[in-house]
Amino acid sequence: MVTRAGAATAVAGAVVVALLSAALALYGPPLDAVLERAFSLRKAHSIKDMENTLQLVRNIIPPLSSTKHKGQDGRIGVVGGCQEYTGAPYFAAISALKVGADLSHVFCASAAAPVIKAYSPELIVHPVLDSPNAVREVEKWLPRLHALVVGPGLGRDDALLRNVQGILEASKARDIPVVIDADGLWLVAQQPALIHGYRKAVLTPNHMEFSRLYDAVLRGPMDSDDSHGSVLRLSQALGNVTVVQKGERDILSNGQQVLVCSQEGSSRRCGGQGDLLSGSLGVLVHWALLAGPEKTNGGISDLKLTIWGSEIETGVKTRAQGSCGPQTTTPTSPHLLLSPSPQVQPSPGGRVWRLLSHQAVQPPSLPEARSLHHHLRHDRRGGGSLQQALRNLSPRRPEVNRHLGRGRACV
Ligand SMILES: NC(=O)C1=CN([C@@H]2O[C@H](COP(=O)(O)OP(=O)(O)OC[C@H]3O[C@@H](n4cnc5c(N)ncnc54)[C@H](OP(=O)(O)O)[C@@H]3O)[C@@H](O)[C@H]2O)[C@@H](O)CC1
Ligand SMILES: Nc1ncnc2c1ncn2[C@@H]1O[C@H](COP(=O)(O)OP(=O)(O)OP(=O)(O)O)[C@@H](O)[C@H]1O
Ligand SMILES: [Mg+2]
Repeated sequence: MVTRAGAATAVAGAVVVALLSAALALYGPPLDAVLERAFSLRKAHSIKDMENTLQLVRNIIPPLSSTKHKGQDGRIGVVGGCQEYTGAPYFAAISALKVGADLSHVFCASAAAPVIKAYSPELIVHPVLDSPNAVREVEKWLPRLHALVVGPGLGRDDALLRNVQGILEASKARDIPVVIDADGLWLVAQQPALIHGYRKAVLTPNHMEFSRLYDAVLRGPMDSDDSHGSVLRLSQALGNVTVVQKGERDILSNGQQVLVCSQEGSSRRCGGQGDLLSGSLGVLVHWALLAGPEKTNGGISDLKLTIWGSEIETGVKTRAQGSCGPQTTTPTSPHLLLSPSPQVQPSPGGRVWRLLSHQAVQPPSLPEARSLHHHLRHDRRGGGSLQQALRNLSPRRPEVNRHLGRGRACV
């Protein structure tokens, strides 16, 4: 059971809250108000928008069933955690569980292990990252993992970074999707070849990490007047890996297309919000790849669009191309951001719902979140039991309602 304090800090529930609030909005007018208040949207999304959007997300959420066994719906590994930083790997790993993974592992330095273990019994913590056989120790687990999140709280110790380099090599050899964040990006800036062309890599730099990476890879400062082009160019220079530049507007590119998410999130700028994102993304990337294009009307990009919630900018003015126009290319290989499938035309300027809200709100405790998540997965028709589940929850957790109403962070 996640302690109250743990739940308070582990605001990964924001993703569950975001998913549920969107779902709630589909189930009847009284809930619109909750949604509108909760996410302080400049304009309430049309129910239709969200229905389409949410349906795409629902399509990738693996249905709960009594025939499944433990771990089948997601086993995520977080590589990070050192003497200084123990919170970041915790935030990332607990986010993966709250979004819906079955198991969450943390591979960290020995000094960080007892601390992270103390945060939550839910996490399987391996104190191996600073051991001489670190790569072999982690490699033993790779066949059991569906995705890795590399970097939260990693720090910049050379020996650790060398071990992580070996872990990334071993993960690529097994075609495991990797989300690379924080000091994992420090490593990539030192050795871009490490992930060059690996289409199952998603990089999630913040403002600072992006400019460092851009400088290291493109040998020069980024053009702050052309943020879309900068993200596109960095992705192309890294062999079309998916790059997500986090910021007031999240800008995503796979080197062919640029997506922008300007949906309002939490106005707090506290430590850990990027960690929540990377952990959540670890699960969702696995589910998206598992679901495949047939579950997302033919294009994973629609799904990425959905998961991330963004509007497609139909053209990107870049120096290289000197033009602005729809970037429609036939996807050459399965990678995370496919161009929109022909039958699903992007609605220029049409905003789709960001389900990965960064609202740090007091989430329900883990079991409660799980049961709510259960309803989301099961409740494909009416929201009755989902609403009931939420109502059951809120009297015990008035703060959930309050924060839903205010969309405020409480970290
Ligand atoms: N509880 C834990 O264990 C946590 C651990 N964490 C771990 O910490 C490690 C380092 O991560 P990080 O993000 O603190 O360092 P980094 O990104 O190099 O920034 C350094 C400097 O860049 C600047 N700067 C940053 N953003 C900016 C912006 N938007 N716009 C402009 N400037 C900006 C800013 O400089 P300043 O404001 O001081 O001028 C900042 O001081 C990493 O492993 C991570 O996982 C964190 O996840 C948090 C929770
Ligand atoms: N200036 C901003 N205004 C609004 N939202 C922002 C802003 N900056 C970042 N965000 C949102 O917060 C999320 C986390 O971004 P942030 O820059 O805090 O990551 P980070 O620095 O890696 O966090 P962490 O402290 O976990 O390492 C982003 O996905 C983005 O949507
Ligand atoms: Mg970060």
